[in-house]
Amino acid sequence: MLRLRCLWWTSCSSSSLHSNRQFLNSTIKSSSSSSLFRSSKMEAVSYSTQSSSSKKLLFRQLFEKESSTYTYLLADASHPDKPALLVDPVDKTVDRDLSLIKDLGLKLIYAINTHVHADHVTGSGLIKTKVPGVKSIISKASKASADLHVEAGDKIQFGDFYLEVRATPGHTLGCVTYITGDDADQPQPRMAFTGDALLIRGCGRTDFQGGSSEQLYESIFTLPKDTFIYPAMITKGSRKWMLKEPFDCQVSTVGEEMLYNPRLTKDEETFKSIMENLKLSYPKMIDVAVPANMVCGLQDLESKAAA
Ligand SMILES: N[C@@H](CCC(=O)N[C@@H](CSS)C(=O)NCC(=O)O)C(=O)O
Repeated sequence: MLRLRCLWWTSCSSSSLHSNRQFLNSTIKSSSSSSLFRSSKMEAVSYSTQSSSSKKLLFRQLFEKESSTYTYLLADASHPDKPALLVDPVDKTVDRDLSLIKDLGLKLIYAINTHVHADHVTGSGLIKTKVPGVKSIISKASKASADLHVEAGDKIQFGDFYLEVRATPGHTLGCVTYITGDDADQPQPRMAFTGDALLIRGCGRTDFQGGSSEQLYESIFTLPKDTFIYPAMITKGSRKWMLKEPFDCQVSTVGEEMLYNPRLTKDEETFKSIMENLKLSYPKMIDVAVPANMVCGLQDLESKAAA
């Protein structure tokens, strides 16, 4: 079951979702059948899509200040079980995330990681101790342990929606991007959870954990252009137009990044040279985070759960 190319939690229905949303330069325009709302209390920005057939994707962008990490909550809110997943949860904000999930009446089924993060500890281990039955997910290529390992082409089903796995290595070994499905009954435009591979006006560094500038450049350019990107972290490049962090929804498209990202508008050789000369400091948490994330946050859990 675990090695199925499609991870089925619940059966699919043939109902279709027709989003009436219009997307222009990463702006979400509300229409009568969709809504955009913000909750500063939860440090989240959210929207949902709803069609005449009442299929509804629930979405939240949640922020963790210390590591500047974004966690994403997705759920099939129109499914009777309201199955939900978290992409890149952080250990420090697990209680907030679970409280939101409880308030919304969702059933968390997956805690998904885009890669072995170096700047924070994943929340997937802690979530597993608090919500029995939740499965942690990471790529097989990351060589980290988890309940489920995914590879390019795999599909992660939650209700009538799914995420497709794309290999986007280069920031670290085994980085993947999770993209919503491209079938007619899936949200349009597609949404990509890029981890640290493709950031808004930036990209992940490539100087440790099996990083490769060449691989990163090539893998980013495989992503479909009209897809929204939701990165795992905020960068200097995208901070500059936030009104008041962290409450502005941070989103771009692959195509917009091809046009305006100061690293990706360059040819591959120039890109490699930029990446070699970033002169970034060693991440403060790396010596704690990487070993913990190699076991998907399943270290030291008794003390954390009791805290
Ligand atoms: N200050 C942070 C580390 C910042 C950093 O290096 N971020 C990484 C992703 S987490 S390893 C990165 O790829 N940055 C890209 C960039 O261009 O900044 C800390 O000490 O935690």
